[in-house]
Amino acid sequence: MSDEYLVGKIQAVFFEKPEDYFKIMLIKVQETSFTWSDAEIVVTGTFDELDSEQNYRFTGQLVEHPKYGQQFKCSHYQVETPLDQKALVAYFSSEQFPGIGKKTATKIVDILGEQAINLLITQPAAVKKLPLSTTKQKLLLEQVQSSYQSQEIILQLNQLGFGNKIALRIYHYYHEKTLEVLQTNPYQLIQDVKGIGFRRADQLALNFGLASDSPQRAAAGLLHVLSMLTNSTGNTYCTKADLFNYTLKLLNVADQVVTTDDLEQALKKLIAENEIAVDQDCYFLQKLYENEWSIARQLSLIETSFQNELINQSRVEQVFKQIAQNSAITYDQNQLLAIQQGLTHSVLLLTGGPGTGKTTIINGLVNAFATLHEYSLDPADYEDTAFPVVLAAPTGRAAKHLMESTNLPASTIHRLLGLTGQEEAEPSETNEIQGKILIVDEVSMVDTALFDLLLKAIPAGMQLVLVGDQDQLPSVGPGQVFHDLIQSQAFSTVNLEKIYRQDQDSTIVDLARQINLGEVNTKLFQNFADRSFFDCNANQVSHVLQQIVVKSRDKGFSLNDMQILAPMYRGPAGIDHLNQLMQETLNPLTLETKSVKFGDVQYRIGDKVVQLVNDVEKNVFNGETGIVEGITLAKDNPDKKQGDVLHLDFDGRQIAYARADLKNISLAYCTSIHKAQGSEFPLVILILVKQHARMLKRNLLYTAITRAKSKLIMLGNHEAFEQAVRDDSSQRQTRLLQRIQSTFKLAKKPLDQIDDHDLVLTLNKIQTHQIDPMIGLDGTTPFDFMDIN
Ligand SMILES: Nc1ncnc2c1ncn2[C@@H]1O[C@H](COP(=O)(O)OP(=O)(O)OP(=O)(O)O)[C@@H](O)[C@H]1O
Repeated sequence: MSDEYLVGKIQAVFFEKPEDYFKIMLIKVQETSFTWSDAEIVVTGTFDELDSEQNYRFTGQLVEHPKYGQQFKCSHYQVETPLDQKALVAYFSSEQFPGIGKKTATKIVDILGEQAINLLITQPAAVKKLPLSTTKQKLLLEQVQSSYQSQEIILQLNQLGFGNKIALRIYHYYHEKTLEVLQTNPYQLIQDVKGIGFRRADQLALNFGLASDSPQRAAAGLLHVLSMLTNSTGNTYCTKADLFNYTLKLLNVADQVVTTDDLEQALKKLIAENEIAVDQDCYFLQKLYENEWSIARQLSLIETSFQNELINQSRVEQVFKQIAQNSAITYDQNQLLAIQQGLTHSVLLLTGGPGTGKTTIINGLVNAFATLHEYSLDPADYEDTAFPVVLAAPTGRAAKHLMESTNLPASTIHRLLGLTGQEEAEPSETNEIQGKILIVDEVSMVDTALFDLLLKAIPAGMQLVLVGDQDQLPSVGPGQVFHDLIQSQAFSTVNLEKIYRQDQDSTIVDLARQINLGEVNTKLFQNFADRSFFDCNANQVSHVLQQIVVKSRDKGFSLNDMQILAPMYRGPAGIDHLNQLMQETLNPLTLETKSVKFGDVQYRIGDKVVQLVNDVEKNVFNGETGIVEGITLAKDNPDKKQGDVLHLDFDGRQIAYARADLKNISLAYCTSIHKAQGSEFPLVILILVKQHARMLKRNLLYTAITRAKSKLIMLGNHEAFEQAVRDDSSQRQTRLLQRIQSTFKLAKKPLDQIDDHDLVLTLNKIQTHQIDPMIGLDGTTPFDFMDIN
């Protein structure tokens, strides 16, 4: 059957499924190749964002829908090119071309003729004939090209299997060079276009007939493996043996086409092109390598730019005594030390387990800092100037906790830096932070890349206090920044050890301490008033868990009060299965239940959900949990573009999630331990079974149980819990410690004691990355120390 077409404008979008671009639209008919007597027609298919002002030509078939009658099923579409003089004038004077009125549009058509559009695409220089400013000429060309030239290329990308969204991204990156890049080096797409991974690019390359042992393929394989390894292990580098082994496995699926020699050649080139950095047997993605050096350098700059001599030491003593005397709390020695060091040092690292007083000390320090410098702590006094105390945390929940416990403004690190968390590429610069002291809580969750960005945003002279629990899980992204900073011994560090708990009967903190010491004994499995253990295997977990949650609910624990935690997603004791089970148990489907299906999940009113990414616009951040309070189905929604809408409650904030937003949430009856970092719950139910073996590490167990504020229920195998207590092998491989040590060693040495070897070694590492090596050595150049001949 040959294709039919119709031309028309969009009247309404009845339904859309943004995840695969599917739309059902009502089109006002202008012209058809088939018999059609109505003024409108329903068109279905996959479409990108369409312009309601624009005429489109839809190509496809007229089909009979069993329920809705005749519809047009569109296979491809394009902007309808205006061909006669009148239509062309209307086109050039439309809203698409701001600043061009009817008069100018007529001139354009007079000069370029009825082939104006074609001419502008095929011979862009023709634009110079027009009596327009260069800016307007440029705008006109861009608009015409993006409307017409792009269609042709996008159509070809569609035929290669790319969805419209990715096809548009590819086109917007390469423009008219798109097809050339695809044919000569499709691997380039991996780096340039978000959403294209090695497998997709490799498939394209093979389709275009590129050799399996081509240098581009070897290079792309190495970069892919290095990125996968660092992201999956959390290490910032890997060894050459690992890099080569995994890359050979990736590239030689069927035959042994790629050799170690090929990889050696490709690696050499990647190092020369600054894609991979090497230090002894450590191979880094260039970005991470630079992040580590940059962190060391920024910290050194913070240290050297801090003018300690401006702090009046006797006044510090005075304030200090005043704070100690007037406080409702009698601070212990370590706590007092933390406040004192926070006042007088450029950088303070404050670590401690749950209940050791970290929040208390943040409060004490903020007050002491304000008293010492005579700052008001009323934000209303700072209409024209920046508030001196900047509080931040990596998650929304931790930021909220900070705000509530200090009664001062606090934000996520992303918001502080003006990031959305969904940037296409990692930004190299951000907003500069304004203020006098920056206090960051839950620092163990901050990864190498984000920490580097944060430090780059700190102005000279600002003091920095980093607060966290060094025994918790490290960040999701590569690195273990807080751990490395503490290990470096380059900064003033206070470890709060004494536990203060209002509830004297709590045994959870004792348990955390026991786990941290690696003690495995029967106490782990004993039952106490605030914790209990249920011995069961993976297949028994569902049954036991159902009983526990029902009892807990009957005892008054709300969905927000109790949180089930597990380390992995798959299997009978995995997060996915437990979420389904808990939904059936705690929020079963009834005849009246409204629900919205998205992927494998049928969301219902009353469900507990978790946000999966940072969304600055909605002010909801990765890891925040909410409850579905209402549902507006698409058929009842006057705004057809939104489709179904879920109304979520995040701790008292009501936020609407249209269909397009649902990819950013999932059920949250059970979440991963990583997702729960930075949050605490009255009741934690923790599941560890032997099948989770790969994940069972001490810091994972420690992080999980310290999420419990008052009650802890553990279920699973004894062996699984014991393995977790014993396995302290979770240390990540990074070079941040060495970077800090060598940078600081150089900065602190008196000039006459710096030997060439030291300097050359450090400079070699730093110089290549435009990092100023003259930390603390103002007025001198590296060459002053080098005997260059
Ligand atoms: N020196 C002290 N004397 C008496 N009580 C204290 C002292 N320090 C802290 N506390 C109390 O101990 C409890 C826990 O303190 P805080 O919340 O500051 O600890 P934290 O380390 O931030 O804990 P978490 O990580 O669990 O939030 C609070 O009720 C606090 O008032």
